[in-house]
Amino acid sequence: MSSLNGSDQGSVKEPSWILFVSGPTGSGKSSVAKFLASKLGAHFLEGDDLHPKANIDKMHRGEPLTDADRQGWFEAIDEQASAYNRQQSQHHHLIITCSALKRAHRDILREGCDRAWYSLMHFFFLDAPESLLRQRTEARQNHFAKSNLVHSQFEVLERPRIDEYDATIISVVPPLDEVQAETLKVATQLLSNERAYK
Ligand SMILES: Nc1ncnc2c1ncn2[C@@H]1O[C@H](COP(=O)(O)OP(=O)(O)O)[C@@H](O)[C@H]1O
Ligand SMILES: O=C(O)[C@H](O)[C@@H](O)[C@H](O)[C@H](O)COP(=O)(O)O
Repeated sequence: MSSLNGSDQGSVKEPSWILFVSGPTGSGKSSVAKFLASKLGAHFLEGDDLHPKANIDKMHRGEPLTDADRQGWFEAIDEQASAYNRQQSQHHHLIITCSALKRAHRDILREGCDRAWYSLMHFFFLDAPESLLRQRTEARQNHFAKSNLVHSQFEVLERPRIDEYDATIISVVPPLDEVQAETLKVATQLLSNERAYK
């Protein structure tokens, strides 16, 4: 991604970055992303809030989404991310939750962030065995996504591979506070490296 960053009018803006917290349902995306946003002074966007109602209804029934279902969701995320970087707000760093289960999903998000001129984008992919996420989603209260979605998500899951330089896999087997601390450590390192190149 380019290190240049400009508004539509061509004026120079401070570099802005975007972090995606990704992974299957129940992997801890919301818990980790909110923590990162509070520690890093970034804006938090809950990707689940951008689903069309039909998707929410479908997941509530325990039916997996297809890529066609996800298309409108990715477009809404892309639109929000682009709009956010056009704003001249003081804090224009963004942290978004989005499952981004497949390489093709991450590529769609990458293209959007490139077009929006984010100076840095990164994926944190939260990973754990299917059985553990099944337990955690069974224990979770008041969430539209039911635990029977976990298996279907693991069936299509494509973990980031070695050539996806902008992705870090984080094991979420340890307790939440350890996962949050580990993710913050990696994010802080990443952002300080970026500043060093400016
Ligand atoms: N590392 C962890 N250890 C134990 N429980 C966790 C951990 N991460 C998340 N949880 C719990 O698992 C459930 C799912 O977390 P959540 O953040 O809602 O996941 P997601 O946003 O990926 O669906 C919540 O009840 C949360 O408190
Ligand atoms: O098929 C998908 O890409 C996922 O189902 C994705 O839509 C997300 O996982 C849901 O929004 C469930 O919400 P949580 O991941 O927050 O449980």
